[in-house]
Amino acid sequence: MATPTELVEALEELGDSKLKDFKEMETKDQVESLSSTDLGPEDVRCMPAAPPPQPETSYQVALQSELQNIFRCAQEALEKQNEERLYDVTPELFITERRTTDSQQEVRLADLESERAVKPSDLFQLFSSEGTAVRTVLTSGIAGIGKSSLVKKFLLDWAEKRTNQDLHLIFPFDCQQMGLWQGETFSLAELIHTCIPYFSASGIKEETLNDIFTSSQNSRDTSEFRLLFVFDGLDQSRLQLDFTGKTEKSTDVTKSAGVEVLLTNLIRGKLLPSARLWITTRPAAANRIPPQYVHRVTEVRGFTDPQKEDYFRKRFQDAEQANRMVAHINTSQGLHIMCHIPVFCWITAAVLEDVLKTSEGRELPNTLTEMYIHFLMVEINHTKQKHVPEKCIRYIMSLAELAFHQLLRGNAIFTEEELRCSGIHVRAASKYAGLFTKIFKQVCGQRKEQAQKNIFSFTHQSIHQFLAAVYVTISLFSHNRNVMPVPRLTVQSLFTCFSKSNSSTALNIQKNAVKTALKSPNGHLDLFARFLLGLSLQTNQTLLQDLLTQTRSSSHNNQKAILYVKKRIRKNPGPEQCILLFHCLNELNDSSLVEEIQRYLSSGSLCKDKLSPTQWSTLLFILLSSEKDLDVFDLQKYCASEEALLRLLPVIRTSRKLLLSGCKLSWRSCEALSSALSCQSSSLRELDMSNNDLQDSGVTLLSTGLRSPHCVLEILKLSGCMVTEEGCASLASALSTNPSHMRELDLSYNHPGDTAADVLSARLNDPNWRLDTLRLDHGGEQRLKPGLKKYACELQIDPNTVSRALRLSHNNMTVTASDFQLYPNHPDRFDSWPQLLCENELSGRCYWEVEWRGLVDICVSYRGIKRKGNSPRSRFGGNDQSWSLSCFLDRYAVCHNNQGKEMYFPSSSSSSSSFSKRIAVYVDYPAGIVSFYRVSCDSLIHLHTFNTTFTEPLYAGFGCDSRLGFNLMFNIQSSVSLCKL
Ligand SMILES: Nc1ncnc2c1ncn2[C@@H]1O[C@H](COP(=O)(O)OP(=O)(O)OP(=O)(O)O)[C@@H](O)[C@H]1O
Repeated sequence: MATPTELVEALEELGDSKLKDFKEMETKDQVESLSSTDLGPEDVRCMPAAPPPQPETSYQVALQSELQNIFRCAQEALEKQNEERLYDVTPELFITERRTTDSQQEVRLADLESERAVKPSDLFQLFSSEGTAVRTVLTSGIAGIGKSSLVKKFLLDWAEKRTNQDLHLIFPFDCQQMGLWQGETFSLAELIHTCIPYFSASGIKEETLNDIFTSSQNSRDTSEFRLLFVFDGLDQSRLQLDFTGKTEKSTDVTKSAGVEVLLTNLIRGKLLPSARLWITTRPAAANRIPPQYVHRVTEVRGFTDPQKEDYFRKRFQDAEQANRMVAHINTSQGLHIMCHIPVFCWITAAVLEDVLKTSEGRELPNTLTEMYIHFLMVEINHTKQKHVPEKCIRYIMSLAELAFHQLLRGNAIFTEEELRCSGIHVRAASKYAGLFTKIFKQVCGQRKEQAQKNIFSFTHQSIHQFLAAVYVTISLFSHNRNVMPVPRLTVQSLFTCFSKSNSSTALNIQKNAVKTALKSPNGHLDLFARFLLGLSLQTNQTLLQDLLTQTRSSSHNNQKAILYVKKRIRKNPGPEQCILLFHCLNELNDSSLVEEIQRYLSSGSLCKDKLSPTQWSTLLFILLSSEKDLDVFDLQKYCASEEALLRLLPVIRTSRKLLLSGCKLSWRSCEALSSALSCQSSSLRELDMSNNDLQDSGVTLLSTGLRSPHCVLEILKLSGCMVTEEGCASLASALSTNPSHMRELDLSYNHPGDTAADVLSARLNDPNWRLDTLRLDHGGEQRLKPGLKKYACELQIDPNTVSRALRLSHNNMTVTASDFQLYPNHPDRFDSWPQLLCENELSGRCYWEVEWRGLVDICVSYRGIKRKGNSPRSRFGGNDQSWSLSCFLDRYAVCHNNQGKEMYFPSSSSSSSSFSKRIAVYVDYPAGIVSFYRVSCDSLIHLHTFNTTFTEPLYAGFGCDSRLGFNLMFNIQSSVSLCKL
């Protein structure tokens, strides 16, 4: 069975003989007569009214017939070998529209909403939201996700007249090949003939192309010549694209220029402004094109679950074998997730075919490294059956060495000469078709005046990088040789060079590989680093037994590698780098991977670096493939936002308990959760959405899911969600349709009204309902205020507690640091620390805001806090009875039991004029929560949350620094004022 790559290779190889035949075809006369009309650009300009040399469809017909012919021959050849073409499974393509708005949060949600699947054929058909035509489409996608295959499918559909027939000519460039011509000059037509040989084969000469281009450039009618230039794999070319405008700006399309200049001018619209452009790239190189030249961004997301299945069913015609494959993949979450990437489907198919043949009970590979080792061993075993085993191993080693040296040079394609230097002979190479395939035969490297070169490449870059990592591992462990270049001459590197210990060298090699991959601008060493770390595991080395004569890995060393990767994550690099590091941890089988991802997401890094949809989906992929039990999913541990919830939905779908309290969720989340609740495989038993302003609209949406017979939810918490009678009615109605699961419903801190409360309460005694706990307490109209203000409480200062160094004013609403005050003695009074407590016992949920100046403490405390003496233990936060926030300028510090944490918000993020001097405090006594926020323009910026268990009644308290030195130095009298809400 051939992969699409093999199909295309066969197609390309077959191409040459067929091209000759095709020249005899009828179309040729037509085309030749077209191209003989030699009109130079000047001529065209002089004859504005003259029609184009020939109807453009003739060129289209010629090119399409040529392509059809090539594809047909290739297909016939594959059918003879009982192969089937796989392009029928097309990876999903999502489209995202660019939007600009001031609010970052809005951008994220807008991004989510505008994402929709789009057929490849519709890429240019659709118009952007602004109503402007789409000229340049940028399609990004991770390695092996199917970008090139998509391009080929697009071309095939066009050639076979299925789609996009409005396009007259398509010029598909492979950026990797284009890179071969770096530094040379071409006219655009010449470049097309050099890089896309079937153009000349279809009889469309360079002169003809020049005429078409000149005509297209001069014509105002953009529909006259609809041309599409495809640049596939921008990340894989080393072409230096300079968009600063300093490069040559020539608009004469027939003039020669460097490849880079031609490409840049095409993208900038200086050449052929009406031509369409489709650029594909891995995400890391997407920013090589400035956004102003990109009109639509699309992303290849890989196979959906049904497409995965489809892939295996097409790959294995024997239905029973295909069923067993699919069943096996579904038993391993890691494998199942991995297979959304087509190239891994291909590898998995090869591995599983073998695994299932030999023994049912063998453990399935879970990580990428394991999968590639299995793949390599399958290939070696196959070839060993036909050839001398030693030769086969030697051959693999030569390939691995070649892979390594070429990777170091950044080369993904190489010449026959380079193969020979590595001891590989082309004829021998064809025996190992799975590992090494000739793909560029007589395709590129052929410029008119030059001799033809054969160019080679590994079937996929992932195999190239895997073999390179295998070479490094074997050199070190079997031959005691460090082949990695020493990055910089340091004492450490010298030590490494002369070190007798393999393990310390191995660790340094791994560190260097990770460091170099992190620095690589287009991510071309990412997989290499991942494989190298994966190959350091003893279990993986054992699998490689045929190649690796000794395994010397130590778990101690692996732990060091894990620590190193974690250290790099803690440095908070950009999201792309962080994702690579997570992948590395996964390859090292580190069990704390999920916690690391949570730490990263909750650390606020997201505010700094917004994750792109691709990065989100990669993170999701890592989370799911970690095989960690995600039964309880607490969104607060990741990132308390609606975007995070929506992006992580696939993880959530596998959970039994969802904790989503206080995550700023809206009806959007309710809609998504409703569909999760009603899906057949729903396993969700507990859902806590408290403290989100869902309102009746959100609850009504959620009710749709609750109504579903598939919904098995047992506990639903909607406390403090602004629900009124209407929302409660829809809940009651939904539950009456599906009453046998829900046993606990929390609607406290809402405003259900008497009728709805009565209806629901009556269900507690209904034998058809399972409901046994219903909370409707703390209701009222004030609970319909958005955010935490629904819990607002009015605090009164307790005058008996006020220190003599504090003065009360404004009806006891303000406290200011002052000179000695003549308050009477009282056992409750703080005698040394300038502090006070309020009278109100904080029960349930409470919220208040204060204005502050100077240096103040804002706290909650038990009444038993010591009032006398100047020991630090009596100060708020200095003991285990109080939890405090100290504020001074743009610095904050939280403290409990004398353990503190400082926070700093530099003035740049809050300019001094708009700098918030307001603090909000939220207490949920039963839940043991105290949260402090900065209030800025009516929104809350979270500072810190204490999570504890309160054992005594709690009271609010304040302290103001009254030291003379402080007042003199800053000329401010510290004060705290209670705000009316
Ligand atoms: N639609 C498809 N049907 C079947 N197999 C596919 C399909 N798309 C991709 N593949 C498999 O995945 C491999 C990699 O696909 P492709 O080269 O298109 O990925 P890519 O996104 O261009 O990767 P890279 O960025 O690494 O170049 C193919 O060689 C093929 O084996």
